[in-house]
Amino acid sequence: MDCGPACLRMVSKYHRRNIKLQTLRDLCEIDREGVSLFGISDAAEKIGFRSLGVKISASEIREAELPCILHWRQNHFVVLYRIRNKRYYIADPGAGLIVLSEIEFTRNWLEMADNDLGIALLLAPSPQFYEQDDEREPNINWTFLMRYLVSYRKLAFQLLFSLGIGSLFQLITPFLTQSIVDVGINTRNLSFVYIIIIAQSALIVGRVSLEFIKSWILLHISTRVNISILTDFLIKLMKLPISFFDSKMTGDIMQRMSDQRNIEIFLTGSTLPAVFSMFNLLVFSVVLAHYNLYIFLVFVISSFLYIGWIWLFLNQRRILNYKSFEVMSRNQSSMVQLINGMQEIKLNNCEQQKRWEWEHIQARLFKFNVKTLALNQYQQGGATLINEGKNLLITFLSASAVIHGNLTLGAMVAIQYIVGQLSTPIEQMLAFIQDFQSAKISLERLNEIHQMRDEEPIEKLFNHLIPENKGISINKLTFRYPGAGNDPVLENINLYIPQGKTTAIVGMSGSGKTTILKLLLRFYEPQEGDIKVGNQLIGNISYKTWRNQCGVVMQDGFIFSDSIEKNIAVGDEHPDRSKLDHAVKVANIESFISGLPLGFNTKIGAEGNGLSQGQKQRLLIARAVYKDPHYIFFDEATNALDANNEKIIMDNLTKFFEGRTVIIVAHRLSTVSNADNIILLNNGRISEQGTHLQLAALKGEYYNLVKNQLQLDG
Ligand SMILES: Nc1ncnc2c1ncn2[C@@H]1O[C@H](COP(=O)(O)OP(=O)(O)OP(=O)(O)O)[C@@H](O)[C@H]1O
Repeated sequence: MDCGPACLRMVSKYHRRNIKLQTLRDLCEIDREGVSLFGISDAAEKIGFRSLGVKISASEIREAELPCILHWRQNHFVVLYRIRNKRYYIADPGAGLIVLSEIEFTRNWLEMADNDLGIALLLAPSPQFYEQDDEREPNINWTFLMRYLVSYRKLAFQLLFSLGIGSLFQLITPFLTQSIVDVGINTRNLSFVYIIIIAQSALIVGRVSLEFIKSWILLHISTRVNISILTDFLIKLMKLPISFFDSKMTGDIMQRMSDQRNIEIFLTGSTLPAVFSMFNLLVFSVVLAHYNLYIFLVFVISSFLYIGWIWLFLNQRRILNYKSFEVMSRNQSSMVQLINGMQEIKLNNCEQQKRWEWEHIQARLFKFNVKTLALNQYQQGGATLINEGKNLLITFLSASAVIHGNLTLGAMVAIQYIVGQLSTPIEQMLAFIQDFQSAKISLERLNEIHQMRDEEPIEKLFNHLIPENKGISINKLTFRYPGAGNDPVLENINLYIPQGKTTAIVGMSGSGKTTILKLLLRFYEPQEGDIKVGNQLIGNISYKTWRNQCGVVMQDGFIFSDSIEKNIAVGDEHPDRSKLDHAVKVANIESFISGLPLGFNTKIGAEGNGLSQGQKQRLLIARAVYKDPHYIFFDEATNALDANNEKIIMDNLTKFFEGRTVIIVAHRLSTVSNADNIILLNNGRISEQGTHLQLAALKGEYYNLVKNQLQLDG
C-alpha cells in the first residue's frame, strides 16, 4: 500500500535528499485502494521533481533517464535504477534489490499491458528539489525498545542470575565426567564414581529447577512487555485522525498488532539468553582451548562457517517476511469480511465465489509457506552438515590425541561433552540473529504508524474554550476526499449556522450532506476555505474540547457489545441515573428498556445484534442527549423509525434542541420542516436555502425533492 511513496523516497535518496515517508504519504494522498500513478506524480512535483508519466515499450525504457518508477504487474510500484548488459536492476519496496533478466523484466512490467507498452513515471530533479532541507525520521529505535525491558530490571536481573548459575552448573559437568573416567575408572574406585554421580544428579536437579524458574520469569517479562508495546500502539492509533481509518485496511492494522510479537520474542526470548550464550561460548571455548588448541581452532573455524552459512539466507528471509506480511494482512481482512458479510453472502448466494477468493489467498499463503520451508531446509541441511562434520573431525582429532598419549580418555569424554554443549549457545546466537531481523522489520512496521502525525500534536497550541459566539460559518469551502484524481465533493460552500438554531441539510443521495457533517466534526481538513466558530478557526480548537461539545448520531453509528447503560453513557465511569432517565425519555426508548428483565443492565450483542434498526437509532439518540452537548449533529438519525415514534421523538427533541446549535441531515419532510433554515445541496453546491415555507413556495428543487411528501401531507 505504501509502495508509491516508498519508491519516491528511494528516488529522492538517489538524488541525495532525505524526505520522510510520512510526508510523501501525505503528498501522495493514499486512499483505501492505495496510491495511483497520478498521486505519485503529483507528490513528485510538489517536492521539486519534473515528472512525466509515459506508456513506453521495453526498448524505449533503455533510453529513459534512470531511476524511474514503474507500474509493476499492474498492482505495485518499483524503481528501475540501472540497466546493464541486459540485466535490469530493480529496487522493490516489498522485496529489496533484485536483478532481472530482460525476459523476467518484461514479463513483470508488461503483465496484462496493452500493445506491449508499460507504464513508467520519469523523474528529473529541478533546482527547487535541492533547495529544501532534509527531513529526519524520528525513529523508535532499539534504545527506545530496551526501555521496555528496563522497567522490569528486577525480573531481568533474577533471570540473568538464574542463567548465570545454570551456566556454572554446565561448566562443572565436563570436569566431573573427566574425573569419573580418569580417577574413578582408572583407580577402579566405585565409591568415587558414586560421589560424582550424586554430584551430577544434584547438578541436573538444580538445572531443571532453574529452567522452571527461568520460564516463569520469562513469561512475566514477555507478557508485560507485550502488553506495553500493544498499549503504546493502541494509544498511538487513538491519536490518529479519523481519516486514517479510511485508508488503512482492518487486516493491515491487525497484522501489525500480531506482528509486534516478533519484537517481544526478540526482547525477552532472544536478547537475554543471547547474552548468556556469549558468556557460555567464551567460557567453554577457553576450557576447550585449555584441553587442546587444534580442536579449539577446528571449532572456531567451523563455527564461523556455520554463522556465515546462516547469514547467506538473511536477505531471502527478509523478502519472504515482507511478502508474507502482505498476504497475511489480506488474509485477515478477508476473514473479517467473510464473517461480517455472511448475511449478504448467503442472501446473494455467493458463498462459493467468496470461498474461492479466500482459498486463493490460502493458496498464496501456502506458496509462501513452501518457500519458507524450502529456505529453512536448505539452511538447516547445510548447517547440520557443517555441524556434524565438525563433530566428526573433533572426535577424530581427540581420539588420535588419546592414541598418541597427548590426551587422557577422560579429557576426550569431557571434550565431547563440551562440544555438545557448545552447539546450544551457537544455535541461540543464530536464533538471535534471525529474531533480530524479524524484530527489525516489525519495528519498521510499527514505526510507520508511530511516525504518523497525531490529530492533536503536542507542539501545536490548541484553544480549550469554545468561543462565546457559537455560530458556525463556513467560508468558500471546497473539499475532495484524499486520493489523487478525486473530484471535489463540496465546492465553494458559504454557509452560516446560527447559534441556538436548527439548520437542516437536504439534497439528493451523494450530494455531500454527510461530508459537511464530517468536516464540521473534523474528520478531515478542507483543502480550500475555512470553518469558523464565532471568529475562531475551528482548526485552532482542541479536538477533545470540540467533540466534548458535539452530540452526534451518524448513519453508521456504532453500538458496543456492552450493557444498555454503558451504551448510552459512553465514556462515563459512573453513569448519572437521572440523566439516563431523561435521555431514554427523549429518545422514546423508555418502555423498551423497562420491559427488559435486566433493564439498563441488559447486555447488547456485538454491534447491536438483537436490536431493531429503530431501537439502535433511539439508543444512539439517547447517547447524544445524555452527553448534553451544545452542538447536535444528526445524520438521518430517525429514518428507521415509524411515523408515530418519529413524531414523539421529534416533539421531545424540539424541546431538547432549545438553545442548542443543531444541524440535521434528513430526507424526511417531517424531520426538517420545523428547521429555522433549510439548505439544499445539489452536487456539492448550495442551490437553495430558506425556511420550509419559503422553499416550498419557490417551487424549485426543494419543492421537487419533497413533492411526494408535500402531496401526502396535503
Ligand atoms: N471516504 C470517502 N472517500 C472517497 N469518496 C467518498 C468518501 N465518502 C464519501 N465519498 C463520496 O462523496 C460524495 C458525497 O458523499 P456523502 O456521504 O457526503 O453524500 P450524502 O449526500 O450524505 O449521501 P446520502 O444521502 O446517500 O447519505 C459521494 O459521491 C461519495 O461517493
